[in-house]
Amino acid sequence: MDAHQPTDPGASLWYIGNHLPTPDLTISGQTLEDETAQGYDMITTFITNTNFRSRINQVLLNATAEKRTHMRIDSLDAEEVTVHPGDHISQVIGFVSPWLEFDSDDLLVSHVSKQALLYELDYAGFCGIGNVVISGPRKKENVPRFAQIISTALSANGYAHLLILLPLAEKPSCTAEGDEYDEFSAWDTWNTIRTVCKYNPRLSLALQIPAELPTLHVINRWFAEPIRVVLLSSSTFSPNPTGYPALSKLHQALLTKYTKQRPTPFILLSDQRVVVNEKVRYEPTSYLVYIRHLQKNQPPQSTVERYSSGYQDYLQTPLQPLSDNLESITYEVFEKDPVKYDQYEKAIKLALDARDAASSTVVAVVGAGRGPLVSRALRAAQASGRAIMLFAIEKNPNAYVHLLRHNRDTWNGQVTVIKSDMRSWNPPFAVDILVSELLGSFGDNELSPECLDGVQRVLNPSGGISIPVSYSAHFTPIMAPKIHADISSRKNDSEAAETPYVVMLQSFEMLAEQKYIHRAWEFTHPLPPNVLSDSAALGGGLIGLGDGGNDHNARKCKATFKVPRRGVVHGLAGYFESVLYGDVELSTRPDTIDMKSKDMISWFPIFFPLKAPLHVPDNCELDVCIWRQTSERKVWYEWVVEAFFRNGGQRCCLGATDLHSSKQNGCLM
Ligand SMILES: C[S@@+](CC[C@H](N)C(=O)[O-])C[C@H]1O[C@@H](n2cnc3c(N)ncnc32)[C@H](O)[C@@H]1O
Repeated sequence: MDAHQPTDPGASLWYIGNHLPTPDLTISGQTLEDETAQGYDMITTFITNTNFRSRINQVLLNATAEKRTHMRIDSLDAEEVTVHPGDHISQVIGFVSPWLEFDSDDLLVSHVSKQALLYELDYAGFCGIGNVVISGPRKKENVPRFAQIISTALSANGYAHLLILLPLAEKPSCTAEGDEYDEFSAWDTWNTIRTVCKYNPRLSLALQIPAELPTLHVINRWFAEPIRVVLLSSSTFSPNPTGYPALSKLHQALLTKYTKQRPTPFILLSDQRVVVNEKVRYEPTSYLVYIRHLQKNQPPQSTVERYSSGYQDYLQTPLQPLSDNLESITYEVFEKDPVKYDQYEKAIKLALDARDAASSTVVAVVGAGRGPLVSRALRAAQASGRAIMLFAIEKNPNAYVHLLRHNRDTWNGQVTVIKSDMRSWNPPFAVDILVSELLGSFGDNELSPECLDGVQRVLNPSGGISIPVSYSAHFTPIMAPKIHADISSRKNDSEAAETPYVVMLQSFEMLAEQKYIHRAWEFTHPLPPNVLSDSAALGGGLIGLGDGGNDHNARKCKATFKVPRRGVVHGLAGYFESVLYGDVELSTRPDTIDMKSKDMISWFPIFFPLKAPLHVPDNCELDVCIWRQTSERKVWYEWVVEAFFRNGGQRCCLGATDLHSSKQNGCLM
């Protein structure tokens, strides 16, 4: 069970700006007021005007040969800027002069342009502009140089987000002579820039949406990336039957999806005065009116979206309810998900229905928390018309107090509440149905196997059952650059890149063909007694509480994933499935959750990071090995990823990661 806590801003926040590419317009509080009066939230501006451009041109014209690489230019003066600090600044998006060719092959041009760029960024930072857009590289060959200058700019400027303006997909006509068109080439450019800039969290994207959309693979690829601005020019719109501008269904779906990202990208409308399609009826705000109309008519959020709002891509350390005592607020969060409890109630009822109606059934909820499964067991008993003797076992002394009060006030004393570690509980009767919910985002990562092994000796040897009957762990390699950037920024935490995280994955892409997810391993309960070590089975020395081996709970898995399109592996996404009883199941796998436990929100996925991202080419294979390691006192995971390509019949290794090990996890004491 995860500890996430929802905070729900709920409504979809769209900030729409007017992108006026007029270099000589000076932005003031009044300009912004005029824009907001029309219905815009933001305004854009170039940071400098044509005076600055004229000066730079003059410098370049007058430069002598010997000054080509060490020429210094003066900083900005008052007549060269279009923007000044003020209350309006938080609603301003800055644009670096698009004529600056700092990635030029001409050394003088690039040297002077780089200085000009740094002056513009420095001044934008001084004014308090939080987002500055920089046009992407002009030529493919210059991408590394462009990236190197952006990296310098990021270190020189400590505040603003730098947004690289790139097209969602380059047009086939932009391909250099002799080169084949490649639909991922714009993404390749971005990938190089952010890799050179070491995933700096202040580096994001301004994505220009074209009129003609590329394949779904390309569109989906960008969902994984940190888009901060979406640019829609008038040419992206076409006239609706009344002649007003509208977006195609595909564009609408794309906008809906991009605006679900957190933070929500700003939408900038540009070239609205350019008549690109004579059939479109031009009115100054007709594009804005249309986008506002779309905003109002967004589909309502799903249960999962509502619940996870604010938690997208937010990393949390998995709970360890065995070694830590949870707080009431954490239990309260669990209890908000009716689906999980409904499934448990169904499973308990099914198990009771299968029992002899004439005799009483001993039911124990082990790890009862604040008691929701106890309430569901009572309801299931009533619904099935079976008499039960009910025990609630909890080792958290504070939750125990809560259970006692609950028993007095709501359960009419029907429950025997015991404060004990389940592994050392000695009941007066053999238990027929043992109910537990000790599942983590990877199934076994909250040490359910060890706890249930320790308590299974209380089960009736003839026909005693465990709910859940079984659970399995599942994983798939993913590209998740935002999460990688977050983990890489945790410089003071040497374990950060080897810790599994619970995270509501949003900006990510499954790299495997057809989003294949591999089932790694399974645990079933109760175990045949001969599998447990003698002492554990007899209750003399319990796993984690002294003797009792735990080798039987070690697992390993090796899986091969076919990866059709190039990308970067940042880690593994992990999920679980569980059979509670009969056909009643739980699942967090995106491909089976709707069938098995629709709208269940109790668990976010788990993420096993890679310390260094692994770049992979088109049509490669990834071998992933993952181990559940055990000792008498601890449980932890280890994982390795290897990339291969096929050369004829040969499988050639492209590279492998280090062995990753989540050493600090899973204390059994
Ligand atoms: C994930 S919570 C589930 C709580 C509750 N059953 C629910 O569904 O809301 C797991 C509970 O098991 C308890 N627990 C974990 N290991 C235990 C153990 N070995 N013995 C007794 N209780 C344990 C924890 O304190 C926690 O209250």
